[in-house]
Amino acid sequence: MAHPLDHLPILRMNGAGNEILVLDLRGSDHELAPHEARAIANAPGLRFDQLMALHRPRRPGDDAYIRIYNIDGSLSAACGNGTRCVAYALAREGKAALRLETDAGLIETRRQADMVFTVDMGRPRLGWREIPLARAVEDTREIALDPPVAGAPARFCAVSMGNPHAVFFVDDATHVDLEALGPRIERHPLFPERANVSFAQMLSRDDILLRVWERGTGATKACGSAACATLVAAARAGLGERAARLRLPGGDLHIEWRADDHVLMTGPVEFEFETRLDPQIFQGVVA
Ligand SMILES: N[C@@H](CCC[C@H](N)C(=O)O)C(=O)O
Repeated sequence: MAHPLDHLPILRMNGAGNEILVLDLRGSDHELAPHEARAIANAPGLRFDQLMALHRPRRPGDDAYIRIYNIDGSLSAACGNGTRCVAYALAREGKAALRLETDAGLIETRRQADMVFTVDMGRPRLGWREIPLARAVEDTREIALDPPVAGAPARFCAVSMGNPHAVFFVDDATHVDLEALGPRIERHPLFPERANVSFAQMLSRDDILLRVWERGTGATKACGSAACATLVAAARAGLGERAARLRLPGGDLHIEWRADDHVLMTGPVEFEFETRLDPQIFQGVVA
């Protein structure tokens, strides 16, 4: 039997090394289920960090509504690198500036150069309920990781960019054991919706080395929303400026926390290939 996703167009891209699929669902009313996202991730050549499902706009004036999936099928309300890839996909249709609806609100993008895009990621959310944390915390700039995780710094800063981030400032981000600490902090009882986990090393006040363990995906070469959260955390903690270069394993992002409270992320995208979903992907796939 035919599946509603059979033969739909899909772009394989990366944003600073973050592996992204852009699935065009604008011609369909189908909403991707978590098990279908996982089936696509298992298809040859289609493994992704995030899948950006592009839907027809639901409000006048918007260009699209996007839903964002991690490799485990879970949904996120924000994905900075994936949003730049969506901006590229729609730039091919002649749109240099976009209004995109996400589950975290309106996101605007602008093309800066052929393969460089800026995303207005909106305002950071800094209250414990918005992040969310499991218990009341007066000052989200410095939170005790309680109960402690062996090998992890004792304190972190929490920021939501539409998705939850825990940022740890360390002296040496390169040698942090991400595979050991990441999953334990991601699922720490302090985070009722789990968390993206960042280890940041201040190289100077406007130059930050960053490694990220992503909720629902694992270690990635770059995470745009984590870069934004880290810049905000550094500025709030008095460690850094409101504009900085964030160095990630897959490339650099430039982040600015503007006076109007919006966080702007600028970075590169790469187009890898375009294909259509093979009907075999969904044969025998069950929820
Ligand atoms: N890679 C993304 C973040 C994707 C979502 C994240 N894993 C979550 O579940 O919150 C980015 O570039 O922001």
